Amino acid sequence: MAELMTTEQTDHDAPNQEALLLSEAASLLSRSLDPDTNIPAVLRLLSQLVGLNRGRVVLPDDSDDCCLRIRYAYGLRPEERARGTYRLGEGITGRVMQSAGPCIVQDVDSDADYLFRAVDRPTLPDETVCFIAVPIMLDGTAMGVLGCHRLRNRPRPFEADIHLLRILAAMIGQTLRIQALIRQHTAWLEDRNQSLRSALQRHGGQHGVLGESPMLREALDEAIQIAGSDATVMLLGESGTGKEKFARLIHTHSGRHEKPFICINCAAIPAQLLEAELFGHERGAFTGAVRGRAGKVEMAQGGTLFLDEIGDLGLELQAKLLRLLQERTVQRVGGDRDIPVDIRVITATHQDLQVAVNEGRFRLDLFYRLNVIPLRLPALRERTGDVVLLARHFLDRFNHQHTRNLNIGAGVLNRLQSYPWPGNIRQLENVLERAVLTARGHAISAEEIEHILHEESLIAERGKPAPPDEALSPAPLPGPTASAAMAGRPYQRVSETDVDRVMAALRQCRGNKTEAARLLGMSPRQLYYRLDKLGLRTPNQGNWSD
Ligand SMILES: Nc1ncnc2c1ncn2[C@@H]1O[C@H](COP(=O)(O)OP(=O)(O)OP(=O)(O)O)[C@@H](O)[C@H]1O
Repeated sequence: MAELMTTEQTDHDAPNQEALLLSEAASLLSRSLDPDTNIPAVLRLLSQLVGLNRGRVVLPDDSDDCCLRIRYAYGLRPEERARGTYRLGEGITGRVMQSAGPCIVQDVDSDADYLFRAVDRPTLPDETVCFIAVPIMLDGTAMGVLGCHRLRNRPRPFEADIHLLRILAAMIGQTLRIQALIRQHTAWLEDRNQSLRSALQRHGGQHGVLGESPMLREALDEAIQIAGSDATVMLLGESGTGKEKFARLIHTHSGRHEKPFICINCAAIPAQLLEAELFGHERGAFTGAVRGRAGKVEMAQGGTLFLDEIGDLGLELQAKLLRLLQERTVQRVGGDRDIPVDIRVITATHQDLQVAVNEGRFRLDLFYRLNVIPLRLPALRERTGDVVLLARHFLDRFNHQHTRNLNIGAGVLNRLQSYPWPGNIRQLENVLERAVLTARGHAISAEEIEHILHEESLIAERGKPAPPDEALSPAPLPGPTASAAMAGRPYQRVSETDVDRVMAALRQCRGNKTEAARLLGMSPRQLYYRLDKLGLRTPNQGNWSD
């Protein structure tokens, strides 16, 4: 900072000092937004550069607008600051605040309105002392007062002081305004944070499982209750009802929560690869096995193994899984070592495994072992009220993710509630994401939702098997019918030789993986997994739309 002039110096270069004061004050106020630091620093400059001493900024009390208090000061002792309180209209400060006009007291000793409230007379110099006060204006009204003392015998005209103080008051006013806006906004954010946090807690969001419907709450309570035991759980429910989410919830509420949660989708991996994926392999077990590798079972050591779509596990692997559950050991493919494992198993299926058992596709002994605690998750259409809650949640998420700020237009929530949601929460999630990405106005309109839902039903239609008289037309891709999906059997296993079909589906859906997955009778997660396993998801294909 430039060299400071003391009050003893002559005032012949006063304009320079004023210019210096204003530029230093502007730089101080723009450097920091903290008024506790920068306003006293400006008041210090005021004293040191132009001899306007004991500057103070007086503002209304936080709890009482009619009571003014010295909030920032320079050259006042703490007890003097504490004494500086004024009612509106009281003394010079109170009058300036009330009238919103400046005031000059030529001699504090002879003006009856000057109260000596903050500073006692003996503290001031023996010479004639003046007091000058200007309002701090905001939007045409006084929001505070800037006041200071000066010696009357200084050669500077009072108008020059008033002019200078008015400029500084405006600058201080802006700082206080910004500070108030920040405080207001921070309080608003804290408030919103708090209400979101408690809404999340109310809606079970602390587990990431949203929903208030009685059926969901029941399933949630049951899941938390059984989480503590080590019992094997079988999650039953249509695709997209949140089975994996529940499996994670059970894991995080169990004593194993600090250990791994390993998830494998038995339908997404070709049978030939699944064994090694699950149980690992030894070096040289098959072509390409250049080194030994632990399978998912070993990776879950100490934690939880989640076997999704367990109904799609072939009979051979069922036998191996049964052995794992009975003996708590695993043998890698191509090995003969028994590796002890300590895992909890959770399975999930959308199939009726009883039927699979009756048809000889699933071992009864394994079924009993896995079905120790069955937990059924409700379909979205059974969860009254949850569609709205989830739709708002997904809207928030995708607005944030895609940097948009869309609302929900009239009629949209009603339409979403009346839709049957064969693909459950995952489908609702996809529909909301598409709506956020494609909406043209400030709100997602009912027409836009209708259009997306119409496309959804076309996808289900396209997936229907061709009727006999269309046998010669191009074969449709395997996939769910709307009613089949509704009945909870939307996915089919895809064999290793289906690379062409996967590619054809992706082409047909113009790279939209969500649509392609549905066409193929899989969940998007299964398709991703499968593309990875088949080496079809390369980085330059990563921009296929979802
Ligand atoms: N209660 C919920 N609250 C919020 N999001 C949820 C809830 N349940 C599921 N989801 C979301 O829905 C999608 C599908 O959930 P999840 O994968 O757990 O279902 P799933 O039943 O395992 O499906 P699939 O049978 O196809 O494997 C996920 O994106 C998940 O985050």
